[in-house]
Amino acid sequence: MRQPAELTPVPAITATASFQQLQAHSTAMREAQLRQLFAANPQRFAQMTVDAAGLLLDYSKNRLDATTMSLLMDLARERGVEAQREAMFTGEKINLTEHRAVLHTALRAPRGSKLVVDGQDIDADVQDVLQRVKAFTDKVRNGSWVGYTGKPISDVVNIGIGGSDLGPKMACLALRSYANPNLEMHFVSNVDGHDMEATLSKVDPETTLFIVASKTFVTAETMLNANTARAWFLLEGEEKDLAKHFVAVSTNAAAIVDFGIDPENMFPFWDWVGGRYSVWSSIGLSVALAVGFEYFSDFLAGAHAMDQHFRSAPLEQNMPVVLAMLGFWNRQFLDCSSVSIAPYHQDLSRFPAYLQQLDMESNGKRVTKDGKAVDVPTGPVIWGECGTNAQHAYFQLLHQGTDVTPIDFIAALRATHDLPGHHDALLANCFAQSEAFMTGKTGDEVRLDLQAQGLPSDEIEALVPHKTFPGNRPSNTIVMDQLTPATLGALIALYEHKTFVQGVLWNVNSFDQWGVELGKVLAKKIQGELSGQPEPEKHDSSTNGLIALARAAKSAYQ
Ligand SMILES: O=P(O)(O)OC[C@H]1O[C@](O)(CO)[C@@H](O)[C@@H]1O
Repeated sequence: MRQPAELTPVPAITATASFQQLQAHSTAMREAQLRQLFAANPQRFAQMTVDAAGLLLDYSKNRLDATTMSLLMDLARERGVEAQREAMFTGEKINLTEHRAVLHTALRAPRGSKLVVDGQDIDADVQDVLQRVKAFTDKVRNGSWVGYTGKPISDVVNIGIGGSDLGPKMACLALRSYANPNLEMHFVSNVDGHDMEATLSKVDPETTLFIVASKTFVTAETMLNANTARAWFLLEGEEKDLAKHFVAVSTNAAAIVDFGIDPENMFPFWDWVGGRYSVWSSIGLSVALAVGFEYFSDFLAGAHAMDQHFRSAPLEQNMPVVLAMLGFWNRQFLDCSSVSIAPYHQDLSRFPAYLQQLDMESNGKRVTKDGKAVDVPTGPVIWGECGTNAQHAYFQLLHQGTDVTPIDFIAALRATHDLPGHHDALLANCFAQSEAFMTGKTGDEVRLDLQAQGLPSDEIEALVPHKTFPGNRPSNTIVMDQLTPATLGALIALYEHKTFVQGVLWNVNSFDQWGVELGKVLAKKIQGELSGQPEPEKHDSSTNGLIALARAAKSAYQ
């Protein structure tokens, strides 16, 4: 196989001097108790917080000390984080298996940023598409873009999946306080017809705009959903009316025309934008429609502020680098195989799902860029749910289960609603949880509580093990003043760059996703077998059995 020309050998991470020093240091730190670390150093909060782009990261409740941080920064330097970061920002083709540059940062750079890649004036192209997005969103929002019967648009349905759904859907929900209440946003992603059916039952073809969002414009789910929406529309409207109701966002202009969408209604982007990094491109059209172009620009500006910080701040004060190195420490040396995301903000309820794709599709890899097995564990499982709901669901396991799961708490200091009492209650819970995970509750403390309640000593001793909390469980807290378009942009960019830095440490390609391909190929084959023709091929006995069940169910009701 042809090796990409850009590939320079990178030593295994375990062979680096700073990794070995960290390993030695970790033996002592495994025994460290957060309670004692806080007691020994009253400056811990002041020393272990970083600020950037309207966000503050408090990482003091992690099982580490100043030496750990200094060794982690040595490792970041030894792995070439600074050089790789520059390679990304300047458009080098760091996505080696697809021979592509990785330039989502250029999508949020201000007008006039000079960057030419392969003869393409990136800034000119980005600004040109942004102007088209602005013109279109202005028309839809001010009612001058009308449907085929002359009525303004009341509903927008984004049809896309993965990066063409998760980012826009998460951002529309996160920014709902900034949105136009007369324009309802819907998202259909699943090939499961229940998803499309539920949405179509709520909208009217006369006033609905469909955005077919797909980088490749060949994704099976999106194409089936788009065709279904088109057929549904044509039950009322005519072919000539499609142009008023269907627009497309893609890098594949030819496929859009084949689908029958007017090229005038096409919003392009480029192969150097990865799907899971695409909310900043015209894939964010639904976000711009929901909140308007000015707020969309603020969203881009917030991300750009984080980009500038990431590109220029010394590693020790660099928020994405710090977050990445903490994650690496927990994964590598404290054996944490998952990270839980706990936004204490209901409007960020889709943020954990968004991060799942960003992080796990990027760093869920087991070979290095040069195809060798990685010699350490890579990307952890990312999961989570909003607080305080999560507290009443799975926090039990996080407090007292046998695995240690680091948590990222995310909170806004001020709400965007004015209901009395709620926000203090929310923040109190957020801060209380991180305190509880850190301090835990010792057997002696439990005993004292129970004695104060007057329980007999045999009952106390029976209860102590159940009511003891081990504590010493690491967490980060990320706070912002308010959830705004700008702080949301910064928050997403923070996690994008964190993911990038970890990919550099592990020397994996964070920008391809070959692991999703096998299932797609097999599904295509089985889909043919389910519909009756041809006869099922020989699979394993489980798959054969399941196919036979589905075929039998289908023929029983035909
Ligand atoms: O935007 P597209 O090309 O339809 O792809 C959707 C998603 O599918 C994936 O390729 C995975 O199958 C993601 O990386 C991507 O975000």
